[in-house]
Amino acid sequence: MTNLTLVSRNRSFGGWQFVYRHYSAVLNCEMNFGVYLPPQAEKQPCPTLYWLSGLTCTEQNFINKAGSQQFAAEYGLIVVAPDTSPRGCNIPGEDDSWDLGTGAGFYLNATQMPWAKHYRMYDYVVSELPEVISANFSVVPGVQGIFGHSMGGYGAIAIALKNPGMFKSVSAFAPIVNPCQVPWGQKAFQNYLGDNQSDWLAYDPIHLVKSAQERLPILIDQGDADQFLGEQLQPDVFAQACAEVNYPISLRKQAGYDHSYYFIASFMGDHFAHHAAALTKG
Ligand SMILES: N[C@@H](CCC(=O)N[C@@H](CSC=O)C(=O)NCC(=O)O)C(=O)O
Repeated sequence: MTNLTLVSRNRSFGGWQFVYRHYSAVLNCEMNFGVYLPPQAEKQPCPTLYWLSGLTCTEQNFINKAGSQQFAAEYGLIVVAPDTSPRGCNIPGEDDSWDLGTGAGFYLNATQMPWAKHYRMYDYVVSELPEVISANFSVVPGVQGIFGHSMGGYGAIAIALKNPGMFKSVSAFAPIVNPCQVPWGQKAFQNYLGDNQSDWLAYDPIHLVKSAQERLPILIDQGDADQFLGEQLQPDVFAQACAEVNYPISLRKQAGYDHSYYFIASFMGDHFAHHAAALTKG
């Protein structure tokens, strides 16, 4: 185990839920991540599924609330859940609001001061973390999926669209799929990327899907009682953009569900089935 410090480990569904800490050279700080190893990992390499959490989360929200371990054990998937931002970097204003700075890294590479030295969650998720995982755990090389919630659902979709061939499956719960037009996205992009809105398009799923290089089917679950649906999420706008370019998307509206992990846990099994169909076939 190179360069990883064990924070916690708990037996779960015949496997182990671990939390590790490591120094991230990309983010210039210490980072935690959760990694669940299913029982199958004791005998053979397993595919990997990356989870990206939403605003205000650490690695703990997902591993404690989503109920993922039972499905990871059923399908034999390693599940990796990073933190959502650098922490404790002494950046002015990093803790001033819950939707910018700490807990709100937005899975992009910031170009603006004072964020640019640390806020590079895109490179962390796309490059550094997968290298750490493959160096320390027995993964099937190149067989990985990605999913997430809200800010993390946006991150999963944007990262999959920007990296054709890297993932075999993608899905999201209540993703922020129209970030250039909604307050959460505009605040993050303006602060991290600057005032030039053409620079924002590099992370905009609506823009990215129009030039997508592959047709990886996207599963999205969205609660119709989600308090953020109209103002911050706008999945119908993304579905329309997908329809215009014949991009395969399954947008499921779930009656009565809100934005919480009660919603996420309710459909976690469906998302694992979606990913396992692509990651464990053959
Ligand atoms: N503090 C906010 C609500 C913050 C919130 O709902 N965060 C979501 C993600 S929102 C989009 O990225 C979340 O996952 N929270 C963690 C949890 O365990 O529920 C407010 O007061 O409105």
